[in-house]
Amino acid sequence: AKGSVVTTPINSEDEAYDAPVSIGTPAQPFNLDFDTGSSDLWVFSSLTPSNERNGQNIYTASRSSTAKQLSGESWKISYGDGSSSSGLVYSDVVTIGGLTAAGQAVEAASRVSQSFTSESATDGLVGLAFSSINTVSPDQQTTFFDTVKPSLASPVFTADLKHQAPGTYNFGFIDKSAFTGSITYTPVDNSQGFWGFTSTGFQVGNNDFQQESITGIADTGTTLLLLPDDVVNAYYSSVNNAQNDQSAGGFTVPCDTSLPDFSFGVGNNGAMITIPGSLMNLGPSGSGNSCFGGLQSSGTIGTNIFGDVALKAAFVVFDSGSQGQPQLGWASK
Ligand SMILES: CC1CCN(C(=N)N)CC1
Ligand SMILES: CC1CCN(C(=N)N)CC1
Repeated sequence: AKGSVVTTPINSEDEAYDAPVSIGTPAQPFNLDFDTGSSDLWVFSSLTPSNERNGQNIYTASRSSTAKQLSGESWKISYGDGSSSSGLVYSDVVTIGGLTAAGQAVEAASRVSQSFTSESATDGLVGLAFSSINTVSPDQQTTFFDTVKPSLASPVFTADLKHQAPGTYNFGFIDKSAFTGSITYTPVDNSQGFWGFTSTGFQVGNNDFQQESITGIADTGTTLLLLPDDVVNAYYSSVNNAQNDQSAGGFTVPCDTSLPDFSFGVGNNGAMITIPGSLMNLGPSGSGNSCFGGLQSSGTIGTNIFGDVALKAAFVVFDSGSQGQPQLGWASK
């Protein structure tokens, strides 16, 4: 089996990307944030207090003839940005891009934090990291990808995110028309439950390539590219009037400045993914006439994060083991 679904930026800063998902019988429609940095599929629901909702679609299990509550099971998750949600668990039919997962764990929110409430465009998340970090307790559940994997032509999914335009998540196949050149694969370390890999280094504009092992995760659920301070300082020291503005929350640049490209190395064949300078400006910072940089410090997170700013420049293959061990494939487009 194969699946293909269109994913769309939720706002003019490409802060996150939603895709349509159907749950239940008859189908209940949702717009969910596909997140390769977490492993819970959760939705706003009839259990979510009305004062925590803001127009989101809600899942009502009692209206689905195929819904079954997983008795005694619950979930609770918190994200890198301090947001969180929790609730009860059902199994139900979930369809994404023509691909149906029967008996998928659907995590119904009985509470959500403020940043979810205020994000009216997003009805919840589809976690696409490894099932080893799914939060359902006492019986951990599988992600949508793991649930449908046995039916897939190949145990892979791909992410093709775009700047201010619809992109695509495909399941079970690689669309050769979606990228240029060849795909460079690199091993994944999934010991922490993420799509972890090590980049071989970086390049600012047309300067020399800086060889430096940068270990991080490929994360569609994070907006920014979050890298070590030495990399971030090397980039912004090449930009006139860039400044690390704590009131803006990080590095800002003059909005009218053309920015250098930023490239990062993948694999052991010298391949690089190049983020055009234009994608390194995320728009007004909210402080002065400065604009917020797409590259920021990974600081104290504990991992580097190749988020949407990086992924937008690539066609990315999340391969859970078509050749044995999990691997990430990177191609330009
Ligand atoms: C390491 C963190 C990365 C951001 N997260 C995420 N996309 N769900 C949370 C985990
Ligand atoms: C990975 C998730 C981080 C938290 N999010 C949020 N606050 N709206 C959504 C994505």
